[in-house]
Amino acid sequence: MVYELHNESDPEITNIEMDSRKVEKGNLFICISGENFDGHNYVGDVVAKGATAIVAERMVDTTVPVILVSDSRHAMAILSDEFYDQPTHKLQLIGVTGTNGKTTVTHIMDTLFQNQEKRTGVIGTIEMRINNQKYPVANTTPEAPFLQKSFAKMVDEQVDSAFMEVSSHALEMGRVRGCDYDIAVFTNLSQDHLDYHETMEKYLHAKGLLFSQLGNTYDKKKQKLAILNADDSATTELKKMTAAQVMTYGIQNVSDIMAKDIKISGKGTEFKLKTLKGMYDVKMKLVGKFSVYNILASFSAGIAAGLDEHKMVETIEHLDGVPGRFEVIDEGQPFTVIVDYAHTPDSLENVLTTIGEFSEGDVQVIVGCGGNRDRTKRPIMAQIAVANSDYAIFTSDNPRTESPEQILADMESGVEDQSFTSITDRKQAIETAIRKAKANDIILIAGKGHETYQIIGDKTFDFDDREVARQAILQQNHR
Ligand SMILES: CC(=O)N[C@H]1[C@@H](OP(=O)(O)OP(=O)(O)OC[C@H]2O[C@@H](n3ccc(=O)[nH]c3=O)[C@H](O)[C@@H]2O)O[C@H](CO)[C@@H](O)[C@@H]1O[C@H](C)C(=O)N[C@@H](C)C(=O)N[C@H](CCC(=O)O)C(=O)O
Ligand SMILES: Nc1ncnc2c1ncn2[C@@H]1O[C@H](COP(=O)(O)OP(=O)(O)OP(=O)(O)O)[C@@H](O)[C@H]1O
Ligand SMILES: N[C@H](CCC[C@H](N)C(=O)O)C(=O)O
Ligand SMILES: [Mg+2]
Repeated sequence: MVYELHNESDPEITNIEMDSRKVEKGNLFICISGENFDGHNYVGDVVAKGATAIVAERMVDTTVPVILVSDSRHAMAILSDEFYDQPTHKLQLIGVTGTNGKTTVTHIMDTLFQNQEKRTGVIGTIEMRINNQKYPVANTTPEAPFLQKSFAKMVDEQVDSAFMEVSSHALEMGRVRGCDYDIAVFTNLSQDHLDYHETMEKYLHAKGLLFSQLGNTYDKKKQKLAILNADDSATTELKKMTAAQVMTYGIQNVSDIMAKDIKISGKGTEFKLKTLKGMYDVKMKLVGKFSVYNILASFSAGIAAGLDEHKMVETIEHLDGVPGRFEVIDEGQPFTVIVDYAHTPDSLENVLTTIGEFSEGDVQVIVGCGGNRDRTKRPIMAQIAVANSDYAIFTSDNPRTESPEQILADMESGVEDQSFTSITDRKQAIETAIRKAKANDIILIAGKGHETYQIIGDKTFDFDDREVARQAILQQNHR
């Protein structure tokens, strides 16, 4: 990478930091010019705190060494990878991208690999885990300094395989540049994040970067592999973008790993799993066709990594769900309450269709849409909620700095009939649905899943759909 060095000297660097608020003595500070802040404005502050060198895109007034580059984020990814001695070359790295299912697939893989004596690491929406020890993360796919530091920790802790969610934002911003993926998995593509990517073509292009970054190697022992969903139309494009070998999975289209004869009930799913080696009868607690896709993606990665197929099938039979994904809240009440992280049109439709396949009573859905995110998905999600339920309550998700009422108005604009009500306060919305519920009804509380907070304005409040639902059930004595 081309750079220009000013104030030359050779200071010791203790860490790489991009946020002035976190700088400590001896750090290399990287100035990022973002949408809300410009890191170049904090150089005085960080040098006063002990930063010993600066990476910047324009000259800044300081006496410590300054490395001028044309793209700070690009430089940050390369420097982070080098600083931690290229940790991803020392473990098997599996990246998962797609609109829905990344968290679920990485968690399923983690269990499959651990049950075959592998030491594992996971990085994604819920947390980072290294051999089951949990650490908080700020983003689904963290920025390069945190990411590479985490991989270095995994290497220190003798992790064999790491599974990471790779978001389209991260790919577009180059957060994962330098990551040496062995396997890249694609779940699916449907509408989300058009506030950031603008069009579905650009969104697909961002996802495709994972597969072009996968590259190829002529070293047979290190063969790179793209695992693609044969039933998703984006796969045709992704195949063209990668030089790696391709393995496919699917239910409809002919693929390497297939599921057939799927039977879905409220208690779980049964299907036949066909691999190149054999056919297995699978019975699992996970519900819905989308869960079968998640199993196929995870199973394919297990095969690619040389796991035993019979043992994987056994593990799948005992798999519990992922927190906040189709999580059933059972306080002994005579109706079913499900908390799910569906926050895109496609995931909401999938979950509601799945519920529709086994519901005996009425289906109520409580749903909102996040603020400072894709506005165009709001009317679509509202329409899907109404079309696939007996009654819908629109409420706030994380409104962030947008007006909650405006978000609700955006949702309402997608619906013509009146089988919904809007209740801004999420707790009140959940309590209302639970009060209305009759025996055998199903209530779906969608959008926030595992989240234990709600962001309103610039404040974060404690809020957990699962707890709020539990309390509402107990208070209303529905037992
Ligand atoms: C669109 C997006 O992803 N933006 C991210 C991006 O923002 P940005 O480039 O505009 O940066 P900025 O906030 O203006 O700050 C610029 C620089 O000034 C620095 N700064 C800022 C303030 C200060 O006092 N001192 C200081 O040094 C910041 O650390 C940064 O280096 O870089 C920031 C620093 O890391 C992120 O906080 C911010 O994430 C925002 C908050 C966000 O909400 N991102 C979401 C959409 C996201 O990334 N989501 C994906 C997952 C989505 C999915 O799974 O579907 C994710 O991977 O999590
Ligand atoms: N394969 C799938 N296809 C469609 N919908 C799915 C699939 N898997 C899960 N879902 C739905 O999407 C929701 C989110 O699942 P998950 O958290 O695994 O996705 P994600 O891709 O990690 O999301 P995020 O982009 O927020 O990180 C689930 O609660 C479920 O409703
Ligand atoms: N990774 C997604 C999560 C959305 C979750 C939803 N609860 C919201 O806050 O919009 C995003 O950052 O868009
Ligand atoms: Mg996720």
